[in-house]
Amino acid sequence: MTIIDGKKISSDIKHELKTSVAACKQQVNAVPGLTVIIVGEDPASQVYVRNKAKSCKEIGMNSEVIELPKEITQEQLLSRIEALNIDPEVHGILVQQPLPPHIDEYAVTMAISPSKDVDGFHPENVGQMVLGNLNKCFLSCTPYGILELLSRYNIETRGKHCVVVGRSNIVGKPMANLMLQKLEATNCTVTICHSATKNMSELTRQADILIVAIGRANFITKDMVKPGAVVIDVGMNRIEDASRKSGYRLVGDVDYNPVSENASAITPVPGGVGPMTIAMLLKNTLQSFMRANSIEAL
Ligand SMILES: Nc1nc(=O)c2c([nH]1)NC[C@@H]1CN(c3ccc(C(=O)N[C@@H](CCC(=O)O)C(=O)O)cc3)C=[N+]21
Ligand SMILES: [Mg+2]
Repeated sequence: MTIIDGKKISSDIKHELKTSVAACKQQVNAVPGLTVIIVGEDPASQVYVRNKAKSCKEIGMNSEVIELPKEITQEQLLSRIEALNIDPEVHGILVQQPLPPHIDEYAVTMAISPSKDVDGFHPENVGQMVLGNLNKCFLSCTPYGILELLSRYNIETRGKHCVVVGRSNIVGKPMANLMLQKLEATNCTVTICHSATKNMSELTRQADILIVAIGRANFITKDMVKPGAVVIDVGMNRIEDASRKSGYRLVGDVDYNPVSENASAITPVPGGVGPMTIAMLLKNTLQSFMRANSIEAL
């Protein structure tokens, strides 16, 4: 049984990116810049945002975090985004979700220039991805990170049955679409399960590759997993744990210990998919910079 080490792979990717950023600097005397906007004071969001900024620094990219009060109007937020859209030093814009209820997340996504949408949430990027024009879009960071894990662990995907559990716009839908593209790390037969799916375990038990992003702690139990399956756990659920200093611990959507007895490979939580999301965000930001500066290769 292989534990898929997302922390290690993300660190490898960050080292590769650091070299690329230095090469960019050599070529055009500038480095990529990522701006993250956070609205309000959700503590979990602040941790992610700080991790993103720290990772940028590590690889020599510029990063800016804009913290806005939760009372900000949608109009004010959109005008901040418009300023970033035309700022030549900004190559990636990420507005941390969730946003307060009075702000329409769709309107925010639409306001970000597709060429700086390093989350890959804008319909132009989603559409190009679905069409298979992967060199013309930004891939959503979590699905992209999962492709990297599959590829760097040499997991065979061609013709395999991939079952995706979850249909969010951020993970499930793009993930399922990517897994059926004609790529080295994809080319699967794909099934999508969600909250209205009947007899879900009958379907998950057919998965050679099971990707779970449903947001419910320990949802996938051992009886739902075929022996030998590859299990990718996107879940990140905080559950109370009095024995921890923080008062909580992080668990995935997969009941890890029992399921790992069936799996041939599995991602842990934490240390699996999460760190890959950040690595791919940085990779997208570099990609944006290269397009903006007409750099073909490094
Ligand atoms: N516009 C937008 N884009 C996002 O990509 C986005 C977002 N909004 N809102 C919130 C979610 C969540 N997210 C995470 C990324 C990395 C970890 C991560 O690095 N997790 C580590 C450690 C986490 C911990 O210890 O708390 C791990 O799984 O090992 C977690 C969560 C990005 N998100
Ligand atoms: Mg993302």
